[in-house]
Amino acid sequence: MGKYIINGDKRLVGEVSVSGAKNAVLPILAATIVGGNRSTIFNTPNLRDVDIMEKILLSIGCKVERMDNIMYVDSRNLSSTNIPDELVREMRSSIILMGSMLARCGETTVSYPGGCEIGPRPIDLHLKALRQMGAEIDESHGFLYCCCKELKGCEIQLDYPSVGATENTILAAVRAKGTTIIRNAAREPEIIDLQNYLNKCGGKVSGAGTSIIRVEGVDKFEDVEYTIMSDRIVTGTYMAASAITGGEVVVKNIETNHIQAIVAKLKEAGCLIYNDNSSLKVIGPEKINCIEMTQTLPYPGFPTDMQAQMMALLSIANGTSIISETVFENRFKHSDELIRMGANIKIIGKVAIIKGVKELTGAKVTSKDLRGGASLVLAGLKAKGTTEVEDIFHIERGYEDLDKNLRKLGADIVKIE
Ligand SMILES: CC(=O)N[C@H]1[C@@H](OP(=O)(O)OP(=O)(O)OC[C@H]2O[C@@H](n3ccc(=O)[nH]c3=O)[C@H](O)[C@@H]2O)O[C@H](CO)[C@@H](O)[C@@H]1O
Ligand SMILES: C=C(OP(=O)(O)O)C(=O)O
Repeated sequence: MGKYIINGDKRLVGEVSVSGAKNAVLPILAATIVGGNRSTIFNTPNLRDVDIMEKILLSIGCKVERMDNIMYVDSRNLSSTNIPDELVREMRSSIILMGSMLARCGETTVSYPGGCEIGPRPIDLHLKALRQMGAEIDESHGFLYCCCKELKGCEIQLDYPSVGATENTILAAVRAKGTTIIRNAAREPEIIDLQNYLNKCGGKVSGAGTSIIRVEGVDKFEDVEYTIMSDRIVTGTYMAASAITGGEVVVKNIETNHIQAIVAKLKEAGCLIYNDNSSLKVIGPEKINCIEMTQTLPYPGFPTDMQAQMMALLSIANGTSIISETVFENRFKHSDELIRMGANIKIIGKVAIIKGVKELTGAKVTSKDLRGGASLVLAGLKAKGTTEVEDIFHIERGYEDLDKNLRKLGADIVKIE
């Protein structure tokens, strides 16, 4: 299962380079099957989720080759329309294959991803949009049987700016007959990356990054080379690592525009932040300032994927902070583990009240989900004594070489397989 052992209380200093974004590469890998073309994807992060997506692509007949951070996918010949149940269960975002399989093959069977560690994650908005475009979807015994004679472009008003539903709809619309307009679309930067990939293949997508996206269906897709954007949540996590340890870390290979909400909160917490176009330096304060309110919101608000890391940071602040989680229903499982390390946190519904403590102490803790796991690593970097973070397979879903990178910055962290 794997664990990290961290001897904390070490100031992090140095430079770290950020990998490609998990949440950009996954939909783009799903998109590689839409056009029956060949894609060479650069800056692909080496992550557990990418391994699972690779297995899915292989299982439906794609040819896949990987070398370092380059992934080559040839989707000209597919041999199956079933997405294997055991792989869908391992990675919730495999649900975005529904749109691309319908676009490419006119049918697919996917199992229902169900809930997970961060609370229920329904897919009603995905299904509603695909049905509006002409898909017939039968749900039975945990499986979704999807087919369509033809997908037709239409006007789709999303009830909530869901990232996955926006991506699924774009993927279905890119080969549909006519034009699709998605209103109240999610505005996350990863959706711009998906648009850019599709357009490089010959797709006609515009408006990503705004709440109205327009997709004109096309027939012909070209072979493509594409470079994945850098990961804004990994960026934020290294920034928080510098902040919590009172360190001085330069985070390189980043997109400054994507992390402004994180920069603003870390400045409120007392960090000094200097940036140029593709890197920034974070100098952590001697004592973290408490923050009256951090509310997670869809982009460009403060990302829910940074909420747990922020909680670790505020657990040692000079007063009481409040975090309100508005995106997911139950994304505070890390708080119990932080409490084991000496944090003083109370959860009331979707609100966390964090009374800053003088110091955290090392303990045996378990990561329950990806970002919650990252928050425990951050706490362990600051804590006095030894912290063991168990079940790090969650963390490895989204962080490439986390232990190695932290060691280079001076952390005492080892991974036990
Ligand atoms: C692979 C990927 O990109 N994952 C990200 C994506 O997840 P994901 O795409 O799953 O997140 P969504 O934006 O869809 O979910 C946001 C909220 O909408 C709700 N909802 C969503 C779809 C639906 O059909 N019905 C519904 O009610 C969800 O339960 C949740 O409460 O965006 C989240 C929000 O920024 C991030 O935390 C995840 O890291
Ligand atoms: C929740 C996350 O991812 P996923 O949607 O893949 O579970 C995340 O990246 O924090």
